[in-house]
Amino acid sequence: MNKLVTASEMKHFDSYTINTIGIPSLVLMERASLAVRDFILNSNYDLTNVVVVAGYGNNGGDGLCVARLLKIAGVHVSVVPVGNSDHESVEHATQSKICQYYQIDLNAKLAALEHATLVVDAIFGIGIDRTVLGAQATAIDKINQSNTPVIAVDMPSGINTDTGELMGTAVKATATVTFAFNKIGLTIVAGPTYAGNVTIADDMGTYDIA
Ligand SMILES: NC(=O)C1=CN([C@@H]2O[C@H](COP(=O)(O)OP(=O)(O)OC[C@H]3O[C@@H](n4cnc5c(N)ncnc54)[C@H](O)[C@@H]3O)[C@@H](O)[C@H]2O)[C@@H](O)CC1
Ligand SMILES: [K+]
Repeated sequence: MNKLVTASEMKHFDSYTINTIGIPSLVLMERASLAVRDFILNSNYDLTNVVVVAGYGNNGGDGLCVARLLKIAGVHVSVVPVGNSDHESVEHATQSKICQYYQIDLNAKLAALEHATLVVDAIFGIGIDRTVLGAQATAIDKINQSNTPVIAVDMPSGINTDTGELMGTAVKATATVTFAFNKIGLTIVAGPTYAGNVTIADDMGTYDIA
């Protein structure tokens, strides 16, 4: 059976890949995002109006990268930013700059969800470590009320990567594209219901983690 990992095991694996093997972080992000793009393009979703809801960490960086890849593929896409930009990751800042070149709207409002035909959830991935409150909780609730298919990037935002429990509230996804290894939290407690169909991109599940 393929290995299931915790958040800390996944972080260790990412850091080993980046710092010891030498694959740059942005290359991992591009590969992850290409997998999400391919999943979206190869499914039967209505792509008339895709709305990416993105945090300011690397899960949000994935979201911006997916937005750019979809725009290049001819899809109308906008990004609703959620959270505190003071906490922007380095990779997110890079993706943001690239998106500006492609004239992607990075400041859409939550109201954009009312007209979305597909939502990409990139608020939190494996970095979630506390109860979701405030703007992020509002965004998650609006996504769930939108009655629109939702693709979660890596984890449905709000699901604990290790326990599958809700961290207050969580995105109820139609499908989740997770990276390299399946996560324990996608397989137990609320995880399976909130993740929908899980795809493991760049599946490393039969390898031993160094
Ligand atoms: N180079 C890498 O490290 C890669 C990361 N990837 C993506 O990056 C994600 C992990 O990124 P991050 O570690 O930046 O974490 P996240 O983007 O999951 O979360 C961002 C930050 O939010 C904060 N936070 C946690 N819980 C919160 C809460 N309840 N309310 C408010 N803020 C909260 C934490 O400080 C956390 O670091 C993965 O799930 C994956 O999507 C992928 O792009 C593959 C490569
Ligand atoms: K997510």
